Amino acid sequence: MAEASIRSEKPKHIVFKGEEELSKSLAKYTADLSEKFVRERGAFTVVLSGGSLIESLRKLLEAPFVDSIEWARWHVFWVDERVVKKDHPDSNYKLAFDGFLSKVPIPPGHVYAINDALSPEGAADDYEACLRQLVKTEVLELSKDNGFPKFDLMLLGMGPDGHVASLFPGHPLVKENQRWVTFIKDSPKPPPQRITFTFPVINSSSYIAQVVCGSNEAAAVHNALGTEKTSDPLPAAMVTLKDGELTWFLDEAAASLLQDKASL
Ligand SMILES: O=C(O)[C@H](O)[C@@H](O)[C@H](O)[C@H](O)COP(=O)(O)O
Repeated sequence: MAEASIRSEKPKHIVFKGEEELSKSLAKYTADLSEKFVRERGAFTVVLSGGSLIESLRKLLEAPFVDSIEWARWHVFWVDERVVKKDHPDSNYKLAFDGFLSKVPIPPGHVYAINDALSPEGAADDYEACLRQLVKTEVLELSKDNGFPKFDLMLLGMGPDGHVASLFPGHPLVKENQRWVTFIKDSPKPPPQRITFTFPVINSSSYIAQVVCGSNEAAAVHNALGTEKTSDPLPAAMVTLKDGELTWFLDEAAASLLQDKASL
């Protein structure tokens, strides 16, 4: 098992007056990265979360982005998914489909949803096999550093307890360092059964936007953006890119306990 990696300096964070300003900036950030990766390698691999993130992507559905983005080049994944049917109200796929994916022309074959007929173990294996196949077809790149898949952009949320994906504080899964995709059956946030990317995959990304709004998350933001060394960091503090760029997108409420909280 890997030691928890602890960053030595504060990651970049941007504070917005409100969620509206944040969502406009997040749309431009995502559209610019889409343009860059499509130009450089003809594809853009984007990883979504559940929760409030999907609502914060709504500006991508508006001009100028909706018409300028090359949606046909997008490949969409989930950093974590609840093990429920795809039409269940708890499904992260359903959340993203209803609020975002159904409104843009991404080819259905480029949207990599969980196999909802399988157990958590089976669904995690199946998702990992899907990723390995996409490496073979060169949709997905591997990190030259560690051989884990390297996604172009991960759009992450964070819970009030500092969890990211379905990697929860104090849970052994935060130390998983072999698997690409694993499962959890005792998630403290319901529903209990989920699959999730592991930290080596998250931390191999080219870009991560860590998107957090609201005062419920302020204490965890303060904790995660601190540089104090601790033997038991919050999962959000374990998101750290050696060969990539991590940016926290915060609204004023989420940033309220930070000293450096000048907003845009
Ligand atoms: O399945 C899930 O629960 C989500 O994928 C989860 O990982 C989410 O990103 C965080 O819990 C933050 O959720 P909020 O943005 O709603 O706080």
